[in-house]
Amino acid sequence: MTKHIILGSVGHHFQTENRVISLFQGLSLTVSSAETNAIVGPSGVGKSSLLLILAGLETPQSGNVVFSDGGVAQPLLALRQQSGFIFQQFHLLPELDAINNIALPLKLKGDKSAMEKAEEWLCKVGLENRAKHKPSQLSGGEQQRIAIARAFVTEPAFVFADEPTGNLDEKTAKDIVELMFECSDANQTGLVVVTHSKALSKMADHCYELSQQGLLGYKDSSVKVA
Ligand SMILES: Nc1ncnc2c1ncn2[C@@H]1O[C@H](COP(=O)(O)OP(=O)(O)OP(=O)(O)O)[C@@H](O)[C@H]1O
Repeated sequence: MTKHIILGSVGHHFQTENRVISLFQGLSLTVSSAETNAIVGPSGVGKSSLLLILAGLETPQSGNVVFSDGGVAQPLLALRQQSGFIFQQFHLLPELDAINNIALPLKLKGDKSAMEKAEEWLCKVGLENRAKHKPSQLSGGEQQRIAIARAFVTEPAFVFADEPTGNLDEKTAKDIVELMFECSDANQTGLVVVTHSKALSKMADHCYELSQQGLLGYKDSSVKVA
């Protein structure tokens, strides 16, 4: 069943000691677990904050966030339990080897087949011979492959990626992007990627540009400009 995250007229700002940082107002957006989405825009405009709001990890100051499963609203906790994450800095646990980094989210859910599933994913990302290697023994691209496997191993409804190629050279970045989109397609997982990469944004079903004027969807018309 297709799942949706629906942002309705969302506004967000940060209050620091001496100033208010306004990010967006009246932003509406729907993303589907059957599609891939890219969010682009200048540095500091609020893309990562928007990603956290979409993932139900940050509460906006105004508007509403709904997670819908087949048209029925679910608690945001359910969204968090069905989400995977990929970060620019990989964020693997340094003391765990590759296979245990992948298995971790399954073990935390009490999955008895965690190691078998992790092994399958290690193969899917092409690192079957690196199971016992710790992150420090892997290149940036290899670490990101492990992070992709860790994000998808739980078969989540959505994977959220924040600048997943920001720390990689051009060739490695291209391979990582292709792998991420292949995994999303093969597992029917919705993908939401924040990126500065034009090549990556072109691969997504929908691309949204966040600016101080609001959010502009430029591959479809489902987005309202704030
Ligand atoms: N917890 C916070 N407290 C105060 N200000 C914050 C907080 N998180 C983010 N900001 C500020 O909000 C603004 C938007 O940050 P955000 O990381 O969402 O932007 P971004 O578009 O993802 O930027 P970049 O492309 O550089 O990663 C920035 O000015 C940032 O300093």
